[in-house]
Amino acid sequence: MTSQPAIQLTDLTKVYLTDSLETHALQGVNLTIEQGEFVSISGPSGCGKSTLLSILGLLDSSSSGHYFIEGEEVSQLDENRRAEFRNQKIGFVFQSFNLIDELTVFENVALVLRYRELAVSETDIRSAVQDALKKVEMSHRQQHKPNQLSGGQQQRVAIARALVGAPTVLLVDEPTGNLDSKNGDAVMMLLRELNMQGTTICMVTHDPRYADFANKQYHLLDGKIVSQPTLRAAS
Ligand SMILES: Nc1ncnc2c1ncn2[C@@H]1O[C@H](COP(=O)(O)OP(=O)(O)OP(=O)(O)O)[C@@H](O)[C@H]1O
Repeated sequence: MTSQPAIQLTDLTKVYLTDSLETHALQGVNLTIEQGEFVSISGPSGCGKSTLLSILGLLDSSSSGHYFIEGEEVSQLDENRRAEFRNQKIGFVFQSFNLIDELTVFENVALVLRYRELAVSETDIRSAVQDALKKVEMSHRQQHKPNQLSGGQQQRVAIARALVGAPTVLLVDEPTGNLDSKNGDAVMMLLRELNMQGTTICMVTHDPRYADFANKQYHLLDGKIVSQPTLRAAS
């Protein structure tokens, strides 16, 4: 870990061009996420949340501005370096879990490490996967397939997969969208617990109730972060 912010965006813009139409999805976003923070970004449909998350996750590039991960500029990386950074620095948690049905829980979580540029030994993979599954209390389901688990359990495995590579930041996209409120709350409590253990989290949600779990809440409107973040009172 370095003393640099986990993530820093300066004057970031994204313009989509379709036929003759320009959509200014992000219009000069400035955002700093310090190591160890739990940040939420919320806003109405179409305000640019998914666009921002795709750029933060190095799945898409910005039109202008700068993006730094731990002080290193990543806006201009070529596709290979970008994939490498994505694998090492970013953990994704999606609304739809995105687990691979044919693989066991263990293999779903291990996959991130198997894709590492520098090979990770089988012993290290086993130990990292077991640690990650322990953190989300899913050690007892290692040999199950995703379709043998409840939605809440699948999301916990997805969180283990996001954690296993010790990323700089977890990017979390509407993590409770496919869960009932009981399982949704449990997933949010787990994220808060992981944050208290040191994991940096950036979560995008349209649900103000869940945004409240974050320590710092940003609001996005028409592609801009509006006003100062709301801080959660200590609980
Ligand atoms: N691939 C694309 N091509 C053209 N315009 C796009 C594209 N993706 C998004 N947009 C436009 O950019 C703007 C921001 O979209 P984005 O999906 O980031 O919003 P959002 O806040 O995630 O919305 P929602 O909550 O409904 O998912 C919208 O006006 C959208 O129509």
